[in-house]
Amino acid sequence: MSAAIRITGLTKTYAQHHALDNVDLVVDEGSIFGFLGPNGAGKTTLLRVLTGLARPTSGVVQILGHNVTAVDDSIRARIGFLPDVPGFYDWMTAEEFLRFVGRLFAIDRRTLDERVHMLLDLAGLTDVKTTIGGFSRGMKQRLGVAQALINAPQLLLLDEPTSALDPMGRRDVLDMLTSLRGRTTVFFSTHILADVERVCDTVAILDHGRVVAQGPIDELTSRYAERKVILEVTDAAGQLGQDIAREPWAASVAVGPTGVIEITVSDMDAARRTIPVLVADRHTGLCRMEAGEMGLEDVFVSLVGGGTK
Ligand SMILES: Nc1ncnc2c1ncn2[C@@H]1O[C@H](COP(=O)(O)OP(=O)(O)OP(=O)(O)O)[C@@H](O)[C@H]1O
Repeated sequence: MSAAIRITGLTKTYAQHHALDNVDLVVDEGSIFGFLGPNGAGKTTLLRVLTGLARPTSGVVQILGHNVTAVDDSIRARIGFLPDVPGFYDWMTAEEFLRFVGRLFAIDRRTLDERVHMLLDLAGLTDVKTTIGGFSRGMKQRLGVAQALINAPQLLLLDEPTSALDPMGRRDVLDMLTSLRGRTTVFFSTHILADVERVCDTVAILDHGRVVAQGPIDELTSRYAERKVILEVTDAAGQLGQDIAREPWAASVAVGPTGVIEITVSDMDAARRTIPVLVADRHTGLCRMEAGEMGLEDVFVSLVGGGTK
């Protein structure tokens, strides 16, 4: 399978600060790829580099087989982009706006008629005749995705397309992205884990400008399966949970109502050696200590932290 995006050793530095630090990334053609990271991880910076709005400090970035620093209009015409805060002309209708964007791409009249019709349908805006100024956030975001598709791009880049939306709005935008599977490569940044789990086949996790993990979601969850411990004790689960949370290898600790403790760990070896000692120090009985099943959230928390301690 060929790569729609291939990034090797990408670093982007602002003053002394590495917004991106030696990033390697491969996005296969036809995939829906989620680029996941907490605030400030470098997601927008990467999308700015991919779209040519920022230049790499060092490294090689290829889009559709071409180096981004040498991308010309013929390559740009094969890429669609939705920025984190898209701009619209509030006095236009959705149809007028799509026609306006289409004319910027010099799309011929007949093709444009067909595309506008199809994209209004995809965005659920066919029967909406009001101007964009009166649109809800969700409607605007669906229109934003539609405008990014007006040139029938091979590669669609989106910066946090769902972050400002309510659950219904998120679902509608994610459904739009899902409908592109296999036809268009979709690469989007987000900090919402559930969105990635719902639509993506592949994910990269970014933290402080570095890619800390990437791969198919099921591969990641099994690769990091050794990162979760389920612990059951006879009593004092709350205090034991607090003791464990103070350990440097404990990424997150959750004590359930039945006293079962779920721990996401960054170092399983250290956890295995220390947990029995902490249990003994509390003079409590150990009923169960076993590896737990990992979801994407557990992988994310064990790699990035996440403030859940
Ligand atoms: N133009 C700039 N000048 C200086 N520093 C910048 C600039 N753009 C980004 N940064 C810094 O680079 C880091 C990464 O920022 P970026 O906006 O790419 O993160 P992000 O993952 O998109 O975050 P968020 O989810 O909050 O949008 C941050 O520490 C940010 O302050």
